[in-house]
Amino acid sequence: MALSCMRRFSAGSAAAARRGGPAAAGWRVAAAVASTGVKGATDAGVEKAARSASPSKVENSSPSEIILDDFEDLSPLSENDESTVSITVVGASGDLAKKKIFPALFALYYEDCLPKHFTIFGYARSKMTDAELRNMVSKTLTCRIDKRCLTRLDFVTTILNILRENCNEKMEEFLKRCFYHSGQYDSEEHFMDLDKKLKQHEGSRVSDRLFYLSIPPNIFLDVVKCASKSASSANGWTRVIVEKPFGRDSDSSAALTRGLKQYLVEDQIFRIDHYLGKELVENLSVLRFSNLVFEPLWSRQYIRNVQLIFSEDFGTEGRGGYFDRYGIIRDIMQNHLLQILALFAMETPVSLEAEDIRNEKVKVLRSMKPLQLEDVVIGQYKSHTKGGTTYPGYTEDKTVPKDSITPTFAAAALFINNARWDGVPFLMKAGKALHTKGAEIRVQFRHVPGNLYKRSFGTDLDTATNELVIRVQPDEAIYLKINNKIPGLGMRLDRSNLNLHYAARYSKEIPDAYERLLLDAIEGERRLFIRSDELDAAWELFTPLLKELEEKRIAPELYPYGSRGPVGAHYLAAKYNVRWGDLTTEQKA
Ligand SMILES: NC(=O)C1=CN([C@@H]2O[C@H](COP(=O)(O)OP(=O)(O)OC[C@H]3O[C@@H](n4cnc5c(N)ncnc54)[C@H](OP(=O)(O)O)[C@@H]3O)[C@@H](O)[C@H]2O)C=CC1
Ligand SMILES: O=C1O[C@H](COP(=O)(O)O)[C@@H](O)[C@H](O)[C@H]1O
Repeated sequence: MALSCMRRFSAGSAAAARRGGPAAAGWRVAAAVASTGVKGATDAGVEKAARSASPSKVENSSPSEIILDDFEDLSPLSENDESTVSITVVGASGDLAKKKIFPALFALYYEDCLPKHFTIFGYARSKMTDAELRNMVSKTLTCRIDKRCLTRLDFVTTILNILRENCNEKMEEFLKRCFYHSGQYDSEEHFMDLDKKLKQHEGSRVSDRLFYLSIPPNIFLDVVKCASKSASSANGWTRVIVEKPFGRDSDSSAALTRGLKQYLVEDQIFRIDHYLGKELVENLSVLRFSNLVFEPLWSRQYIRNVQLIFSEDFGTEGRGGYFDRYGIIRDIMQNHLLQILALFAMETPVSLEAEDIRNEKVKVLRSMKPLQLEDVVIGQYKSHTKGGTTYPGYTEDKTVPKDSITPTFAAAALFINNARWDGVPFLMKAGKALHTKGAEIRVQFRHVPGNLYKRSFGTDLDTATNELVIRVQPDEAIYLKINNKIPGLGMRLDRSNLNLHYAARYSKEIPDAYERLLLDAIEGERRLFIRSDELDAAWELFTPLLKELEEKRIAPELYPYGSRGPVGAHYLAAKYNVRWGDLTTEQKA
C-alpha cells in the first residue's frame, strides 16, 4: 500500500491540467485531511480520505482547513499510460546526487508522486554497474514515517504501521527502476549510448526526459551540448535542471545563459535555487496574500526593517575548493537570500502562474539600489579552541590557499527604490562556522504612535515594537512578538509570542526542498525556478560590489569558529538604527 500523491495546489499544474499540458500527464492531484496532516483532523476524515484513491473533494475536512475550489477542476486526472519520464542524474557519483537527489526521488516515489512509468539513470565517469549504483543509492534512502502519529493508537497508527512495513518493499521497487551509465561529459557518443539505453526502457511510449546537472559548473555546457544533440527526447519534452553556481558575475552568467540557449530554449532550462523549494519560503506568499492582517502592513509605512539571516554552525569542511572561488556572497546572498527578498517584497502578482510571479520578482530585483561597499561587512572564520576541541580556521582547510581573503561571512544593507519600500533597510547576514544553524526572516515593525502604554516599556522603546519571525529552518515556525499584559492586578507588560510552531501544529513531515522542485520540473511548473532575467538582475546588483571587494583586496574581519560573527555586522545594523533580531534574547518559539 502506498500513499497516493497529495500534490499541493499549483497554479501552473492547474493551468496545464486544464490545457491538457504536461502537468496533466498522469498523476493525480488530491486534497485530503490525511495529506495535510493538520493535527486535530478527525479520524473519520482520515479514514475516508485514505479509502478514497483520488478524492476530488474532501468530505470530512477539519473546520480550519481551506479546500481551494480549483481542486474540483483538477481531479481526478486521467493516467496517461502512453508516456514515460526518464530522469538522468548527471554526476550521479557525487555528493549532491547521493545526499539530496536520489533520496528526493525515492521520497516522491514512496508518496506515489512519480508518474506510473519512469526510469532513473545515473550518469558519471566513474565505473559502476547498475547493482553498484543501487547499493550506493540504497544507503541514502529513508522512509518517511510520521513518528508523532505513531504514538496515537488509532486508525492513523494502523495506516502508518502498514506503510512502514511496506517501505522496504517500496525501496526495492524503486531501486529496480534505477540504472547506471558510465560516460564522459563531453562525448556525444557516450550520450548516444545512453540514449539507446533510455529507449530500451521507454519502449513505444512518448518519452519525456529530465536531465539533472549535478556536476561542477565548468562542464555544464559540455553536458548540455551532448545531451541535447544525442539524448534528447524525440517525441516528448526534454528539460534540464541546472544547479548553481550560475556563473561568478554578470559576464560569466550571461555567457552561461548564451551557451545553454545554443542548445535549449528558456522553457527547457530549470535553474534551481533550493531555498525556493523550502516550505516556509513557499508559504511567504500564502501568508501575505491570503491573510488580511499582513498585506496592509507590508510597506515602509509600518515596517521598519527586514532581516534575512542564514547561518551554519560548520565550516566549509570538504567543499573549500569550490567555496574559495565563490565566497559567501555568491554562495548564499546573491541567490538564496535575494530570492527570498524578492518574494517578500514583490507586489501582488496577477495570478499564481509562474510568469506572473517571476514578473513581479524581477521588478523588485531591478528596483534595488546599487549596493555600496560601505553597506557591506565581510568576515572569515579563524581557528578556535573550545572545551578542549580545536576547530580549524578557513585557511587551514587543505583545499584553500593560505592567503585566501574569501569571505565566509557577509552582512549587507540593501534598499529597494520603489514606492512601497523606499528607505526600508533590508539587512542580510550569511555566515559559515557560526554559533548556530538556521535561516530566518525577521520583520521589525515601527512603533505604535502615541502608545498609551509606553511608560510600561521603560526607556527602551525598541523592545516595544512588534516583530514577525518566519523561521525557515530548523524547527519551522512563524511567530509574532506582541506586547501583552502580564496577568495580575497590576499593569505590567511583557513581550510574548503568538506562535505557529509547525511541529506542534502539523503532524506531517515537511518534504525536502528537492522533492518539491523535482516534482515541479517533471510537471513543467516553473514558478520556483529562476528565469534568466531574474538571474541577470541578481548579478547586476552584486557584480560591482564583488569586483570592488576583489580589486581592492578588502581583508575580511576575522571571527572565531563558532562565534556570532564579526562585530562589524552590529555597526552596520546600528548605522540604520537596527538591532539584529537573532542576537537579542527572546522567548523561544
Ligand atoms: N553538494 C552540495 O551540497 C551542493 C552542490 N551544489 C551544486 O551541485 C553541483 C554538484 O555538486 P556536488 O555533487 O557537490 O559535486 P561533486 O564535486 O561531488 O561532483 C559531482 C560529480 O561530478 C564529477 N566531477 C567532479 N569534478 C569534476 C571535474 N573537475 N571534471 C569533471 N567531472 C567532475 C564527479 O563524477 P565522476 O568523476 O564520476 O564523473 C563527481 O562525482 C555543483 O554545481 C554544486 O555547485 C549546489 C548546492 C549544494
Ligand atoms: O546552496 C548552498 O546551500 C547550502 C545550505 O543549504 P541548506 O538547505 O542545508 O540550508 C550551503 O551549505 C552551501 O554552501 C550552499 O552552496
